[in-house]
Amino acid sequence: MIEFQHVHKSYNNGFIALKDINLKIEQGEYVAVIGLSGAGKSTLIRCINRMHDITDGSLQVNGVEVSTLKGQEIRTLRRGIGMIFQSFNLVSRMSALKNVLVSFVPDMPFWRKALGIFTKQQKIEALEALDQMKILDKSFTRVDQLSGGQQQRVALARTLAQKPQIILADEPVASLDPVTAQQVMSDFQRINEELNMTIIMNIHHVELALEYATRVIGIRNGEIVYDGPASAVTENVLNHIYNGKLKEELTMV
Ligand SMILES: Nc1ncnc2c1ncn2[C@@H]1O[C@H](COP(=O)(O)OP(=O)(O)OP(=O)(O)O)[C@@H](O)[C@H]1O
Repeated sequence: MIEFQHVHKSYNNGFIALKDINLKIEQGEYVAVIGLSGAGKSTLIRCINRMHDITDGSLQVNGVEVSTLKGQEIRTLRRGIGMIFQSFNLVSRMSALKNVLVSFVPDMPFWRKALGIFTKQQKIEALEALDQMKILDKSFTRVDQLSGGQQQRVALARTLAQKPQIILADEPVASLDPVTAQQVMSDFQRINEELNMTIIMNIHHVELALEYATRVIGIRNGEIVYDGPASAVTENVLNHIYNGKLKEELTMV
């Protein structure tokens, strides 16, 4: 479970990005975080894996207080939390398989790291992750020769190979065409349902958020202004979250 209690976050320049955030997210939820650009969505999800530090309050992941972790403890936290980005963050000149194998590097002894030697078991697990993402046939293709949707699947396979309990996704479909975006959203849904992985996703495409996520968190000016089932989100709720500017927001995506 992820639990925020009275979490505040100010940046070094004094800007207050999160104000009194209180949240409980159970294992296996599929949560979409929506709101205007600059509302605080990225800040919220990046506090969970300590990419950002909170300024006040308590943030726990499976009972562990995240804000007080140090060094190796932060790396251990991050092993259990996969992160997916809009830009895929793959090594473009390497094959899909090698990109997935990269997820094992942090746990390898120095000499294996230095020589780039992966064990048979690691190779099997990497291929299984590619198979799970239905992209096994592209294992030996360089990722810069894959489509955006295929690259995002490789990124998801790399995250799955890490066997996390939680996946944070920061605008994972923002650079994809509408059809591919639907496919990637349903990939997340499959992972969520089949593996009971918690998915927390920032997303500008409101229709996709409502179609695929089960829970929606609406943020406005650093505050949670809606938290409930996707099925209960009405036009009034959206107007409240987007401060009446939903149409402007939609023309930007
Ligand atoms: N390093 C930083 N220093 C100061 N202010 C920051 C920093 N990073 C973000 N902010 C500010 O904090 C606010 C929230 O930013 P955040 O990136 O969380 O918003 P967002 O809702 O994810 O926006 P977008 O949808 O455009 O990605 C914004 O006003 C932003 O300008």
